[in-house]
Amino acid sequence: MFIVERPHSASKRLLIAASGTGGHVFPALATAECLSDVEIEWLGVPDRLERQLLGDRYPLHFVQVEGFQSRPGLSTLRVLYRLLRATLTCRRLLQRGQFDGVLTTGGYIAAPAILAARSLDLPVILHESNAIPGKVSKWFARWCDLIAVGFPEAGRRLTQYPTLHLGTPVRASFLEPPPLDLDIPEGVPLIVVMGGSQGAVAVNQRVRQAAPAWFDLGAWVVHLTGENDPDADSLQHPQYRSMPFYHNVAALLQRADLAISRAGSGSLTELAITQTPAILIPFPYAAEDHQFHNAIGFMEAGAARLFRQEHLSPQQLETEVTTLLKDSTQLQQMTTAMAQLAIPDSAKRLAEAVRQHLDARNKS
Ligand SMILES: CC(=O)N[C@H]1[C@@H](OP(=O)(O)OP(=O)(O)OC[C@H]2O[C@@H](n3ccc(=O)[nH]c3=O)[C@H](O)[C@@H]2O)O[C@H](CO)[C@@H](O)[C@@H]1O
Repeated sequence: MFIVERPHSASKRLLIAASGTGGHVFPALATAECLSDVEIEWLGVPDRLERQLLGDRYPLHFVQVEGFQSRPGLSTLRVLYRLLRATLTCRRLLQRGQFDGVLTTGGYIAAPAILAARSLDLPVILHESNAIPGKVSKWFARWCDLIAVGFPEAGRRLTQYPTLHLGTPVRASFLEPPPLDLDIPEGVPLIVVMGGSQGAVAVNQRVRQAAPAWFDLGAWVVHLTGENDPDADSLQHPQYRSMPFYHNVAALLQRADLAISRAGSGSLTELAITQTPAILIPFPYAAEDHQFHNAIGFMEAGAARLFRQEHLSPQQLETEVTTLLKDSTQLQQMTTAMAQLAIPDSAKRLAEAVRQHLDARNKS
């Protein structure tokens, strides 16, 4: 077998397995940004978001994996077969590339990466960003050297494993946001609508119905609609900007007075870092209702209002936002509460933990 020749003093090599959504890829990317002394390559799944989000920053390898359906059947056999094949591919990749360890942010891609690394006795660090750990995290945690958790609740659900509450890494731009390249006048109240990395059609519909009342109060709305909303262009107003995806969310949230958002772990973490009060509408079909559980801590801290999508009419959303826009004391209290939930150096801390495990391997 061909193996990369490597001088003894060369830098460490890390394989990052992170795929599928912004919520999985961005924290890994943020951690990678803090590991400039480590050679990084990426493991993903064909046709998922990582191709677009990574650009050509890291060599990207692919394996075919998919999730288990809740009912066992023929598809379970196919999933197991693909998992086995992906594990073997990943094992070969780790061996040929002489990697020193693996970092994964969970999801389907984590399974072959963890199994392959374990079979070669390489250290594996898993980052679990949700309050309720995903299936793969729960099943494969036993083979990880460290499980870094974004929310303390996840740590309480994985007590039998070595967990560390480090928060969820955010991209460096969130710590020093670049200027906002959108024509929003200074001083006007700004509402940002964000449905996770893929948008949220049900939230979009409610927002479009409710927004005219907010415009009447002088507010502007920036609406990140996602790619899948057929009516994304149906609302036109001088105080309204909509786009499927925006790369400078850091500057946008920094400028926003209020966000209306799903409750993915990435968005919540960024709302805390940018101290943006929020109305949270968790994705109702998230596995084990994890978005609702992610959001509970934010509601209890007084940083956000939390609504079940099925109980939130456009009229109610309109009233909630209008009331908040008129109550600057309340918004200020929510801003302060958001700030207290932030862990701004999470990426650095996770990078340091990764580095320690890579170093420990070479010493042992
Ligand atoms: C629908 C679903 O199951 N989503 C899950 C998915 O995250 P999903 O990607 O849906 O949502 P997250 O809130 O975790 O992350 C969204 C990320 O996309 C970025 N963004 C969004 C819109 C945009 O225009 N530009 C942009 O950069 C946000 O800044 C954020 O960094 O994985 C997360 C981590 O396991 C989970 O918590 C979410 O529940």
